[in-house]
Amino acid sequence: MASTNVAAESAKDAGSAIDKSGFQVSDDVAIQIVGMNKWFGDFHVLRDINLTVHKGERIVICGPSGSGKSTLIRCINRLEEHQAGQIVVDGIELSDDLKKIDEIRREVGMVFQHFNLFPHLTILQNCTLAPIWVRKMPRREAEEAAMTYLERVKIPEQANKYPGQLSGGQQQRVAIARALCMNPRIMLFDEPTSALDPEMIKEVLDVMVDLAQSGMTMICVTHEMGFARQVANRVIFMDEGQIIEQNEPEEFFTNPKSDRTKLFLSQILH
Ligand SMILES: Nc1ncnc2c1ncn2[C@@H]1O[C@H](COP(=O)(O)OP(=O)(O)OP(=O)(O)O)[C@@H](O)[C@H]1O
Repeated sequence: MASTNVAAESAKDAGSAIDKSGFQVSDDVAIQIVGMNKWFGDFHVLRDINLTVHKGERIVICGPSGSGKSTLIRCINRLEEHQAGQIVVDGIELSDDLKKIDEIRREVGMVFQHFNLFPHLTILQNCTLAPIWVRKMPRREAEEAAMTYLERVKIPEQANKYPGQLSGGQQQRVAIARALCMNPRIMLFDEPTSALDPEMIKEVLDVMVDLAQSGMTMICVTHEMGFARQVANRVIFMDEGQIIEQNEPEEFFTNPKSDRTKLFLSQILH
């Protein structure tokens, strides 16, 4: 990985912290990405990504299919590896260091399009698995915490059922509760509603709105532009592996600057 210290050179914030790598980030920054590039073989999937996410920000990423949205957020918790530039999450620079990757995964919760629940475990067991085995939390404590989060996503009565007995919307709410059980500082959502029947989308979005209102730092890849208008403080448009445009929602939707953004919005907004 390239080790140019662009951010350290450019960081001007008083009160900023320098992590072990010498990468300098302000205390109120949750994620800092500087000059990040990624390739799949010869395919240059992410091109010179620069992005600063402040604590408590709620960011929606949109863009055409294949533009690199999922790959970008998967790089943030190291499900994908970047090859150039720097990513700092909660003061930890992502590198090949497995200990750091573990740390990041504890700080960053992720919710996927296809729930990814373990079918042979109950809902409660799905929620307590990582807290018990990764966080080494006592079982009783993990179960109490899990029940609190299942209540928060309005599904405590399903705790002893198996995923296959739940609707898609219910399973996705469990997936959100499961991620929250690790007490993450940042939540990533990768098209959490796109595999759901229309009548189930709202119940999942309601949970995400509630989470946003609680002050959680969130990055959501979604085509739910109503959600973006309601809770995002910034909307990012990506195309062909680049961040083309970003702005606060009102300005983004009413006054897009780039022709590519205009075309995309004209296709998805009726
Ligand atoms: N593991 C992989 N190996 C090779 N190419 C990949 C891999 N994962 C993704 N890609 C390619 O990288 C590009 C970006 O994919 P990505 O899933 O990040 O896009 P996206 O914007 O999230 O798309 P969608 O909205 O359809 O989910 C696509 O062309 C995809 O085919």
